[in-house]
Amino acid sequence: MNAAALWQRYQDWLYYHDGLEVYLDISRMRFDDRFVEQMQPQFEQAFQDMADLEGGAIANPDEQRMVGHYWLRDSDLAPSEDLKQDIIQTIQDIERFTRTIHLGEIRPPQAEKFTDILSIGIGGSALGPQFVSQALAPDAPPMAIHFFDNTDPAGFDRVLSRLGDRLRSTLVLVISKSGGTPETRNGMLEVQNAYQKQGLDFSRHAVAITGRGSGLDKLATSQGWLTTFPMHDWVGGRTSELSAVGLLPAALQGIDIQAMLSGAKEMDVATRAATLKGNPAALLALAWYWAGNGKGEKDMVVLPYKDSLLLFSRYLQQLVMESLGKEKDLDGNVAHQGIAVYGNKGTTDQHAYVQQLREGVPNFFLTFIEVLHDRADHQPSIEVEPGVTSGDYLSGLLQGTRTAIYDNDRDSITVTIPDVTPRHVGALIALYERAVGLYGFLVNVNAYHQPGVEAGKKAAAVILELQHKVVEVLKQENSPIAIAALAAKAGAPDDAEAIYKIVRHLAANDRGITLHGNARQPGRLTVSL
Ligand SMILES: O=P(O)(O)OC[C@H]1O[C@H](O)[C@H](O)[C@@H](O)[C@@H]1O
Repeated sequence: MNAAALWQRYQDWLYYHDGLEVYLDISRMRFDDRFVEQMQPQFEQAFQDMADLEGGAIANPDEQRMVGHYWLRDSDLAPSEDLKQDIIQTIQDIERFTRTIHLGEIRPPQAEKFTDILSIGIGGSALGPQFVSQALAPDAPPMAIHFFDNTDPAGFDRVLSRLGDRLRSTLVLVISKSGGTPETRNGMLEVQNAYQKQGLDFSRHAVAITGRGSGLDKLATSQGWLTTFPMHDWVGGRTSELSAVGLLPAALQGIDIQAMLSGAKEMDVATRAATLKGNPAALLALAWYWAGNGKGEKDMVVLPYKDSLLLFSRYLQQLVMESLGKEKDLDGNVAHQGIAVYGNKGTTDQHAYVQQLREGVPNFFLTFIEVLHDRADHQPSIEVEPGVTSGDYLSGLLQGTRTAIYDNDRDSITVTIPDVTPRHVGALIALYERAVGLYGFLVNVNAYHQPGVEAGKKAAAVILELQHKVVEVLKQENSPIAIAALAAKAGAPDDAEAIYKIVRHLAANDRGITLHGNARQPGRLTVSL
């Protein structure tokens, strides 16, 4: 296609949202009109399915749940008055609680005010708050946020040591929809222990965000925590940023949550349109389908050219991959669906792996996220060369990369927003939530469950059970025992490798276990307690 034809294609396919001033350009995806025509009936069905979902249908059949994250920003859409009031009430409670914390009306027993937030959660209970904090937290926030998002003891120690004495003025948010995620439980127990060691009353610092009636909910009530905010069963973890999960940490950091909600609501209106060209989420889904042949054959590389959007790709990784990465389709047929997502930010990544994108294996499509205003405060920039600013470089390098990869037969999408504001971050979240939902309908998968995650959790539980058995066996032994014999005595003769790794880990952590022999020959090691 020559330059004039490409320019025309750009204009033909450009989507622009007047109110939000958001552009979506899919002109550099090489689909043709025939493809669009072919997809039309599938889109009509997907629009209908999406309308049913918003109307309260059981859109997550495995878990027999409604899927209602769209109601969070427009409670009038909630399928019952009770749900509507619940949504309104929760937002009011978040705002009221935030005010009382900021004013010091609710204060820690041993400090004037809460100064810091420690957010404990994982997956959907961490990624949204992390992304939003990086994107939107003011330079001098009323409270600084820290995260536990793993069960890594060294990670816990690092955060706790950075907090140091400020633990006494830290508000701890324990976030878990199920209220039973081990990593989050472990983080909570570790931090409780840290409070105890400093002679502080953890319950006067703790807030739970969790499903009503969950184990965490009960614990918070029984221990008299400051308060609890609900996580509704009709909101999935990866679409929970605009529920209490994301709104409470954001509000506490001084981020305008009403603007986030209204940006998402505006985008929801746009992505509800039942016409392909008038619906930016449908255009994204169309482009993804084209790129990967409806089977995820190409990876989605997400490159925001803005430091504050660094965590967007990480956030999208869960939203897209946990939603779409499914073994079976909704009819029970093996489908192995999904789209792999990765990326960090431009131009930084141009000096890392863009070499491969330009010239190497063509197994991806790019999504550029462009921000029109160079500086958040819209202040003028100095010239780094005559007539050129550093922002001109950022913009030029984005355009240059887009052209260079296109010229080498690599496709790209460009999303352009005017600024990284709460309203636009809300809109971006809503845009991708809807695109994932529509794409899920197009490829006929349940985008709202995650059965595959359970397998890893079950396997981990088996290892911990094996650890108990191994330690019991070792307690009975008077002399060092070979790994194979240990496995047999533990009733797990086929698990020698797992047992070797268990005892090696216990030995490394001074848990009373000693390994004898040559580390190069694990099969010949003996173990004693
Ligand atoms: O919020 P929680 O119940 O603790 O869940 C946290 C995360 O854990 C899981 O294993 C799921 O795969 C995620 O979708 C979820 O966001």
